[in-house]
Amino acid sequence: LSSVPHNQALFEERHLRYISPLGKGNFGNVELCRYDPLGDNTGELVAVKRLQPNKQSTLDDFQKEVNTLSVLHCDYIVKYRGVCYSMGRLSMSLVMEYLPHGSLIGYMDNNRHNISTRLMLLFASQICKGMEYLQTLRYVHRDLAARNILVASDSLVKIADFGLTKVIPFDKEYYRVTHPGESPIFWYAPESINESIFSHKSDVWSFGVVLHELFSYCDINCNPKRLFMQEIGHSVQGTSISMHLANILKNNWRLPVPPACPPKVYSLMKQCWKYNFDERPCFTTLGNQIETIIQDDRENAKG
Ligand SMILES: CCCn1cc(-c2nc(Nc3ccc(C(=O)NC)cc3)nc3[nH]ccc23)cn1
Repeated sequence: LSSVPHNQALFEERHLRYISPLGKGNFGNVELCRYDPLGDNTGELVAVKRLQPNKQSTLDDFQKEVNTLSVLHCDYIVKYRGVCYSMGRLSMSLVMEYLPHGSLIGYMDNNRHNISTRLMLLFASQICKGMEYLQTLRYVHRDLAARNILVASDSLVKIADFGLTKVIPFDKEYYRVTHPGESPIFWYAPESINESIFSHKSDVWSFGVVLHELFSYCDINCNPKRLFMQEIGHSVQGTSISMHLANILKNNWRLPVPPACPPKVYSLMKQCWKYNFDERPCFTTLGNQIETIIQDDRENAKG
């Protein structure tokens, strides 16, 4: 590793020991490995994302994801560790810190009965801070969803999977994609569904959907896709789903308030889901509003 500049650790394939699967991301699967150059099981556990080259994803896309993650230094974003080349540089893997508690969805499902409103608000404020940091570098995530949030500890979550992340050009306030690919449309803002336009304000819309997932305990029975499809009607198929989705959003239908969700939190979601992107709050404002709700919640608890 000495020959490689510090910020780009090079992991040798032969010392990367596969242990188990961790999950699926954009463009590839993530595995738990132990990097064990001494061969005595004292090496550290790492999460390794293997590029799954298919029609959608190319090595070029993956290289962009690696480059993106390698410049992000934030407590609320999963840490980059380095890369591992195999098949002579024909294929590469992204090496990241291993987060032991896994995805937010699994965590909320398994700990449903001892997760307080306070903890959900703490997680929400951490995701908000991670997004605020991304915005300072002009990155739009484009795939902010509970499935892409990982749990580092009982009081810390991190944003993961930057496969769809793009940099907004300096002379514009949004990014236009040409190849929508398989899009997570139920997390998409109207302008993203209708015109493939992505901005910090479309990430704010998705953040509102993540708030909804959080306060629904990431319950599969009331996840955004299921709730939207109930409203649209399961008979609708294929490309017209996005047209129907765009219509109900235009007619001001929104995801219903989750059971036991505090009214102030639901009103935050509604702000994120303003049809016109310039009426949505920015992540800084959202972060401040969440801190205020936490403060009020703390005072009420004392009172
Ligand atoms: C975000 C979508 C792609 N993705 C990334 C990861 C990932 N997982 C984990 N830890 C993890 C995962 C699952 C479980 C588990 O118990 N499952 C039943 C326990 C620990 N650490 C990670 N560091 C960087 C990425 C990453 C998983 N999927």
